[in-house]
Amino acid sequence: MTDTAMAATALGKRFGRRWGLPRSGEAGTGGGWALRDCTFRLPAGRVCAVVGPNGAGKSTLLALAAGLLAPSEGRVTVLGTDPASARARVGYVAQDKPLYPQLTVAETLLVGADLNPARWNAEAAERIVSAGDLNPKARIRTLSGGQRTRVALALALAKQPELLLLDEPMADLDPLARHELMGTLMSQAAQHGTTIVMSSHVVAELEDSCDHLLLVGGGRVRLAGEIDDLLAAHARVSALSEAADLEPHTVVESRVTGRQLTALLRPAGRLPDDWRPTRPSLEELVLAYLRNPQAAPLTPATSEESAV
Ligand SMILES: Nc1ncnc2c1ncn2[C@@H]1O[C@H](COP(=O)(O)OP(=O)(O)OP(=O)(O)O)[C@@H](O)[C@H]1O
Repeated sequence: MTDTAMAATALGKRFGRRWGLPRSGEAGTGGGWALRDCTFRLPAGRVCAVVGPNGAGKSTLLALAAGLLAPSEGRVTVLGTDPASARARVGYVAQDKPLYPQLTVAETLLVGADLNPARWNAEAAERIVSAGDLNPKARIRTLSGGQRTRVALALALAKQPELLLLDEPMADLDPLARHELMGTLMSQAAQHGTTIVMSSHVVAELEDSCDHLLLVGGGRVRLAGEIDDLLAAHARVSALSEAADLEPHTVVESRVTGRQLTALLRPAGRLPDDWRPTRPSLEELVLAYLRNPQAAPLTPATSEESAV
């Protein structure tokens, strides 16, 4: 047992020159790097959101942790070992939810049971499938995108993994299904101490369910840490623009409207009371970093540097 579910050190993934060029205006560290120089540690038993713009490297990071891709540089460990050795203890649901289209729902669950004889929880799988009113005799190819997601999540959860890697699991679910399956995931995490790492674009939904955040942009980790710590490290301020000197604080975003200056910053010391500092919401924090790709990152690595 280790208290670290996942750790990356200077982790990088470069795709071939032909295919690895970033899409314009999106991610890209140049030269085909999908992910570069990522260092972070995710404690066990936490629910971690991986957020970032399209092409940021989220899927690449999850596939590296699942052992489906090999790093080009650096290292990732999961559950205290390398991803290939941890595979039986890890559940992974890829963005496109690959399943065998010719099999029925019931046959798909049987294959899951066959592949994971020691850990399979048939009752959990059936409960998730029947909560979606899926006919066990329906073939996978006849299911909607959201119904396939439900089957993929049933497979991943029934495996009773110690670490669950989910690539945009909620993207094609209706709001009720999203709510119900999010509840199932959270109770799995609470009851069994499962670590969940989940990429998502729906940041507003993550604040209540996630403890930890990784914000990836341009192939690099820009924010990493417990959500409470990250929120506490930032403030939203509002001040008269001529009176406000934002030095020496780290400004993530600032805007002047008339004589009023509003900003989201990382305070370096006490802020004047008349700036009316408030704690940002997770959505405000993430949006500010997404709108400002040049803002200085805040990760355990950068905290250590600034402490030196
Ligand atoms: N198999 C691949 N071959 C070549 N380039 C790839 C491959 N997979 C991803 N990339 C590139 O790596 C970068 C990161 O892609 P990735 O899919 O990890 O991003 P993402 O954050 O998951 O994006 P999205 O939110 O759109 O799903 C992109 O520039 C992408 O074009």
